[in-house]
Amino acid sequence: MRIAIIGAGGVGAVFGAALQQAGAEVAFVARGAHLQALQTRGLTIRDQAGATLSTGAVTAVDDPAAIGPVDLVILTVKLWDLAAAAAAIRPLIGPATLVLPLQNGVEAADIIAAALPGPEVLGGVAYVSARIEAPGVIRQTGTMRSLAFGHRNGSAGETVRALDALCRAAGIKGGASDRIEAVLWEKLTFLASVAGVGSATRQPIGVMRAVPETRALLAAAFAEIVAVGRARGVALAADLAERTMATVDGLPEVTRSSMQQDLEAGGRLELPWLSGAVVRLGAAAGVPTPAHAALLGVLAPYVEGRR
Ligand SMILES: NC(=O)C1=CN([C@@H]2O[C@H](COP(=O)(O)OP(=O)(O)OC[C@H]3O[C@@H](n4cnc5c(N)ncnc54)[C@H](OP(=O)(O)O)[C@@H]3O)[C@@H](O)[C@H]2O)C=CC1
Ligand SMILES: CC(C)(CO)C(=O)C(=O)O
Repeated sequence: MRIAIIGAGGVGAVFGAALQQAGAEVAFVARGAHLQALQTRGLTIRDQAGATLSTGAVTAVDDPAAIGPVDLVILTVKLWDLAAAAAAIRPLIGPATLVLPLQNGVEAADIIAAALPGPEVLGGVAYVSARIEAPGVIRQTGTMRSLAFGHRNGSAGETVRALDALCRAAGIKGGASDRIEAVLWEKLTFLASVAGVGSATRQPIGVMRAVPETRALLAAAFAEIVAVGRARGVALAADLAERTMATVDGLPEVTRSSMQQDLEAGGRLELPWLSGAVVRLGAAAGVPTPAHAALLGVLAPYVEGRR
């Protein structure tokens, strides 16, 4: 399978390198010093178990036209770069090319479809904790590597099945899903809440879940997202908020979301597509979202980076 990965950061590099090792023909679209490092030295991925993967030279370009049509385009830029990146992938699109976004939130597919009408956009969810440590070097926290992807109407297709097989060969957990819309909302329930409460308190998950008042805020934040999703017709389990708290209780106490790490590093925040989306989509569905509105208000001053 020919795959183009747009944005070789934490998510794009970890999954792109794994898919390449499993036999896919992978080309990365990158920029700046990171692109130069990929072209000269390839990717080095260090995980917390002490394992280091060095890919050697990889195909990496700054212009998608240098790659030509592929079977699958995986978009792994941050949400603020997504519309521009999507508009630039036209040269990668052939008659059967599928596009797979792996951004957090539930709006990536719609952002891409608006920027690039035409190709079918799948739903996709990534579970990994990874960031660029230096040009060409990725640091993964923990060892979790899991993907969920599928046609948004729940159907199965040849490219999705082939990607599922590649994931299994690559040791990536998860795989094809016939309920990807619900999986996206399940992750939003966890992520927007943990990212919002963690960023507002500047505390890791171990503290958030142990302090009763903060735990209550987390529980309220989960419940709001479940209510918004269900009001929009997404098939979410009635006990999803409780199950999400059980997930939180099972995670290492030092866990922090990528948004909280971005905040602590003085970087931009994906807040508009996390708590921001919960408030926006809640208002459209007539569902009150006071917890996320408060998190949005507290964090909005930092959305463009350091203050
Ligand atoms: N990191 C994580 O652990 C997880 C992240 N996610 C989600 O995945 C998405 C990606 O996050 P993450 O991997 O952390 O992001 P990163 O910032 O690590 O990587 C994005 C990369 O894409 C590059 N980029 C942006 N636009 C373009 C473009 N037009 N052409 C080429 N390269 C481009 C960026 O370059 P530059 O630095 O120059 O901007 C950067 O190198 C986010 O939506 C995030 O929420 C989901 C699960 C886990
Ligand atoms: C929670 C985690 C690490 C799971 O993939 C994530 O998506 C994020 O922090 O953005």
